[in-house]
Amino acid sequence: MVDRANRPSALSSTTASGPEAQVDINGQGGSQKVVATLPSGESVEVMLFGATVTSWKSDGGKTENLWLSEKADLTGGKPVRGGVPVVFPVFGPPPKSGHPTSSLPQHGFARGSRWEFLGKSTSEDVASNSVKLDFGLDRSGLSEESRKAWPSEFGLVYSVTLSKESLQTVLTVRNEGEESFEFQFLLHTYFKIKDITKLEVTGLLGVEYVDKVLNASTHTQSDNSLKFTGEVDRVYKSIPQDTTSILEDGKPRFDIIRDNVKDTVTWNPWVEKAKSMGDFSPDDGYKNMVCVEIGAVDGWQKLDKGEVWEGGMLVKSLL
Ligand SMILES: O=P(O)(O)OC[C@H]1O[C@@H](O)[C@H](O)[C@@H](O)[C@@H]1O
Repeated sequence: MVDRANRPSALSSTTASGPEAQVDINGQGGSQKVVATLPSGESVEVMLFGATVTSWKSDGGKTENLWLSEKADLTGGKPVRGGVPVVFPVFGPPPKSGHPTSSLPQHGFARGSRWEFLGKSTSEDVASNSVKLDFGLDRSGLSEESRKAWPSEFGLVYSVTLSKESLQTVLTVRNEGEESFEFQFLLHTYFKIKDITKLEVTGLLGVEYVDKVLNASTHTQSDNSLKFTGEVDRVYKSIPQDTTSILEDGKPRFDIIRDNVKDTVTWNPWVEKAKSMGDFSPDDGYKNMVCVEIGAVDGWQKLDKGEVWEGGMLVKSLL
C-alpha cells in the first residue's frame, strides 16, 4: 500500500522556506494545462481536458517517461492518445444494456471532460521536494450528453503529486446524490520505452487474466514475465501483490505500485491496430510504448449516499 503523505483534502498552499516548485497555467481554451517544475528540474504537465497528464520528466528533467502520440489531439477535441487518460465511470465498451453506464462512450466521460484546477500544495518539508496538483470534476462539468447518459451526482478530486523520482496519481470519488451508484476506474498510462521487443512486465505471476485478443477467454499468467511479440490486450484481475514492474533489457525501468486497486490492464496495439488508429503516430510508435493501466475494472465499486472511495498509483522511474 502506498503511503499518501499529501492527501487530496489538503488543498491550500503551505509556505516553506527554500526553493519551491514552480506552477504555471499555460495555453488557452481546450489546450490549457498546468505545468509544475521542481527546483531540481523534474516536471509534470496536466491538461485540464481530461485531467490528462501529458508529460512527466524525471532525472532532473532529462527523461520523458510518458509516450504521447504525434497526432494526439491536444485541443480538447477528443481524448488524448498518450500520457495518462483517466478512465471513469466505465472501462472499455460499457455493458450493452441494463447498466446505468450503458449509454456512455468507451472508457467513460472523465477523459473527455474539462476538469477544474483546484490548486497546488507543496510539501512542508522542502527536502522531500514535491508538489501536489488537484483537479476536480462533478456533474456540472459534464456535457449535456454525458449528464443525460449518467444520472448520478458525484464529485471527483484527482491529485497528481510530482516528486524527484516518482509520480503519484490518486482519484477520490464521492457520492453526492441520494442514490447509490457503481463505477469502474482506470489510469490508462502510456509508458515511453526504448524497444517493445526487449520489454518485460513482472509481478503478475499466477494471476488470472481476460485476454481480449483471444475472444475474452480467461487464462492464468504462468510465465514469470509478460513479453510482447504481437498485440497484447489483457485484463489482470485481483492481483495479490501491490507492485507491477516494467523491465527494459532485463533492467528495472518502472515500478508501478497500486493503491487500493487490484486490477491491471496491459496493452500494446502492435502493427495493424496501431495503423488503424487515426490519432496513433508514428505508425511504428507501438515499438516505443506500453500501456500498463492500474485500476478497479473487475466488477463494480459501489458507493452509497455520502460515501467516498479513493484509489490510484505511485510510479517510480528507475534510471
Ligand atoms: O482507443 P481507446 O478507447 O483509447 O482504447 C485503447 C485501448 O485501451 C485499453 O485499455 C483496452 O484494453 C483496449 O481494448 C483498447 O483498445
